[in-house]
Amino acid sequence: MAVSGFEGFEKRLELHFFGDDPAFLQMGLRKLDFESLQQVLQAVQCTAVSAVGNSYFDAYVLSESSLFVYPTKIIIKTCGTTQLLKSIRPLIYYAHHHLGLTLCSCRYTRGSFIFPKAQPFPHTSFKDEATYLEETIPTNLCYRKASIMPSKSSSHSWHVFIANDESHIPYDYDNEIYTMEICMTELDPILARKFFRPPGDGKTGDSAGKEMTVLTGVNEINPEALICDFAFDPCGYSMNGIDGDWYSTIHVTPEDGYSYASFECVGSKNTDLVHMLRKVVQIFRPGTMSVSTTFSGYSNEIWARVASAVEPMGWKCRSCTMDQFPEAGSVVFQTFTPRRKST
Ligand SMILES: C[S@+](CC[C@H](N)C(=O)[O-])C[C@H]1O[C@@H](n2cnc3c(N)ncnc32)[C@H](O)[C@@H]1O
Repeated sequence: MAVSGFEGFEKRLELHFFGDDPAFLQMGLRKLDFESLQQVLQAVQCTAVSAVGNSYFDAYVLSESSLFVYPTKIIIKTCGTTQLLKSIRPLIYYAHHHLGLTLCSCRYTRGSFIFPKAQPFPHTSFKDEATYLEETIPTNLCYRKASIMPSKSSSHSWHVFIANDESHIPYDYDNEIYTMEICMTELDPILARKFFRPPGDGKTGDSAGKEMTVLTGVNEINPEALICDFAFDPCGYSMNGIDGDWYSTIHVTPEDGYSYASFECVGSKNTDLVHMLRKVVQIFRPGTMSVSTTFSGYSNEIWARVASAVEPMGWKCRSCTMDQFPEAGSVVFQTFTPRRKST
């Protein structure tokens, strides 16, 4: 393990807003001007490098991960030493003063940092993060819970903070929509090499990214998705896939010693979870993988679907934890390693 390197594990923030003016709600947060978004990203300490949109939402690749802007929902995911939680105050301010929108839900999640001592405040510990969140979000978000979901390995746990108001449940109970966040470490070194650029390739980040998407098979995960991709120099890769109102996103830190990749998507009971999970596992062949699923309702069937997708490929589920959050549904946290590897 390197003494210090790039922190691949992302912090993820999802904020939901509501408003009364239907004219504003149609485009909602998508009407925020780019200058305001840049101010938010400046507070976090990252920049936008690429963007794509459709009639449902806008997706940005950031220097450190991704940003998705829907009319009443914003998702920011950032890695490295970014200060993600510092985006909350400016976002609440711009949404309220420019668009008349009010925050009604906040969800913050992350894995366990590889280099926790390199993180700046408020990411210095989960206790600091939870305190910062408690002090930053408005009081109408009265249902609050912070939880650290453990695994068998002390180096992998899932940190969750969810807060909601009383009257705007942000999840679609009828359609059983879930968000799946997969974190992979110890990538197969041969596969990780594909996320390095040849020195002096003379390509732009966009064109090198396009090539990586095809070369690695990322484009086969969801062939329907419109992909916005970017290859960093000398290495590293990010992509956002957009398919109707659903996104998927991949970020890769391929450096030996602290290699990391993440895959995140939204799905429903009709999603081909088996194809998707198997493809992801084939592209990275990680030494350890965690799968965190957030869903409405309290059915715990999703963990069984995840396990049955990857177990036939030689993976063993080493731990499975479930937690429930008031007015917000449940989170399942599973960890897997190849069957041949002991914990
Ligand atoms: C931004 S990407 C993907 C981020 C993603 N969250 C992850 O860690 O997997 C990170 C990778 O790009 C590399 N990289 C190269 N130039 C970079 C830059 N200007 N900003 C951020 N990462 C850069 C890092 O060394 C790392 O391998």
